[in-house]
Amino acid sequence: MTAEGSDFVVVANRLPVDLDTAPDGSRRWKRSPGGLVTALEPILRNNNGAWVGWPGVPDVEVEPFEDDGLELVPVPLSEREVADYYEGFSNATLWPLYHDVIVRPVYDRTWWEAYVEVNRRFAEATSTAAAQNATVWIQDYQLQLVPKMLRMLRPDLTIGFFLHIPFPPVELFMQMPWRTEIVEGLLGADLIGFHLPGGAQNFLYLSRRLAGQPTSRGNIGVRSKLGVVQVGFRTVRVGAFPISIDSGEMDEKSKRKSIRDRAREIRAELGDPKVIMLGVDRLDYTKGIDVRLGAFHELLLSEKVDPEDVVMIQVATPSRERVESYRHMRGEIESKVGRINGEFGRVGHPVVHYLHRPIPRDELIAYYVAADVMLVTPIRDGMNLVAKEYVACRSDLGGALVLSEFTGAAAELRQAYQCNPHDLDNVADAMMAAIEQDPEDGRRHMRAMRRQVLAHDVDRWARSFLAALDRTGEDTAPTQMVSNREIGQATV
Ligand SMILES: Nc1ncnc2c1ncn2[C@@H]1O[C@H](COP(=O)(O)OP(=O)(O)O)[C@@H](O)[C@H]1O
Ligand SMILES: O=P(O)(O)OC[C@H]1O[C@H](O[C@H]2O[C@H](CO)[C@@H](O)[C@H](O)[C@H]2O)[C@H](O)[C@@H](O)[C@@H]1O
Repeated sequence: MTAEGSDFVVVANRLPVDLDTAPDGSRRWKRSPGGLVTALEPILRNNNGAWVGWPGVPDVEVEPFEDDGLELVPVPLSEREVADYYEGFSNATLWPLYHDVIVRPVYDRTWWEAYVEVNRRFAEATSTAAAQNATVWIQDYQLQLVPKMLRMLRPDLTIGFFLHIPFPPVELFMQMPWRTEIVEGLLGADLIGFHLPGGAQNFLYLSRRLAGQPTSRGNIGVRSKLGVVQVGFRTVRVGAFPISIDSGEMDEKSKRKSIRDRAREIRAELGDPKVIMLGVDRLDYTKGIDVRLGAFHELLLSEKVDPEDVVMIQVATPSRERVESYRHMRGEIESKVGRINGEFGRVGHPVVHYLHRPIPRDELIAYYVAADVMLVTPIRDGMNLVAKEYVACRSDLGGALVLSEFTGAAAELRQAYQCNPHDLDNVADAMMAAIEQDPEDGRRHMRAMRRQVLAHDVDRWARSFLAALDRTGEDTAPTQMVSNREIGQATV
């Protein structure tokens, strides 16, 4: 960043580095390179870029610094703010509300006040970091008020916003006591991106209904046909940009001899079963880990699968562990694993292998290569990158993907064994179909899914969003607009 500021600024709840405390108490920055960093790093470097975010631990005041050519701007959060803004409003209010109210959202005024305060701090830090006429890209549900706050501070900026989780339908969103503030907060952006056209369409409707702004008619496309909200003289664009992974890199790594050898070793360690089923998730109630365990249990009870032939591995990263609903769910899942192993395991031969920790990237790729059936069964998920990672790792065209219809990925991976996670029989049937798939059919399905994932990688996602953002200044709103008055005041 120069003294005049950066020309391209990414704003996200977390920095791409976490402040890690070693056993001796010393602290160092640890890189957590997710897909987003990988995709944006070249753009950040080429554009004198900066990344604004929280360092991942409370009560840390650090000046902006450079890390491996990236300008990092830490936003401090106190212990109280982590509890109220991050664990509270972000993850016990917005997260369940936006994921179909799987657990009941908590609406707490103190949490909302912390959310407003922290969003203001992010807006101020971004305003300081951005050069005149810079482009700013704000990420996700933790920061929905930043677009409006930032526009008030810096009307010269071009502002994009991307929501990584689903945007709910009106019937659910109307629960939110601060619903108008959130819609108006987002409308501070020039372009608002969602994974799917459905989320974008929900947002258009709510902009009309809650902010009283006229919007375009007609359907929104994928990476095409943007919707429009007219906010006074400003035109806000709304679009669908499904995120992806660095598929080329995963494909390349999965072909390495060391990974292939490790995959064989994993199978041998499991006692050379006929079928390995795999689940890889953050330990989150949206992911439907209980659903796949329940379906597997039924298949074992009905003797459709033999515990001598089929094993399941569930790798679950600890997540948001201080939030009550997460604690509760962990207990339920672990007791279900214990029950299945108690009923069907033998000494030295459990049927479900459960790891409650993150695993290194190369090891994860070896698991994908080893797995005959990948289980992705969320009740609701914005995208689900795990499904795409599995497909990217199967250059051998082996394996089968069981995929919930309620993930964003289901819209692109049509050849998966899709299932309804609310219907246990349907999930069990999809698992059986995957276990028993004809190898030639399997190869055909995998080839088609790989074509999709390799052609649409995270770089294409970032470029398509930023190209659309770049064009926002060019044209005016279409004439075919619809206002709240025309649709009447619908009830929830
Ligand atoms: N136990 C684990 N060990 C290592 N990486 C994991 C683990 N669980 C999930 N991941 C990684 O985290 C990411 C999860 O992304 P996604 O499926 O979109 O869900 P979410 O972002 O909601 O957690 C993937 O890149 C996946 O490889
Ligand atoms: O930061 P955490 O609270 O530890 O949570 C991790 C991230 O989880 C969410 O991921 C979502 O984004 C993925 C990529 O777009 C998408 O595939 C997935 O369906 C979503 O659940 C969250 O949105 C991120 O902000 C969190 O950092």
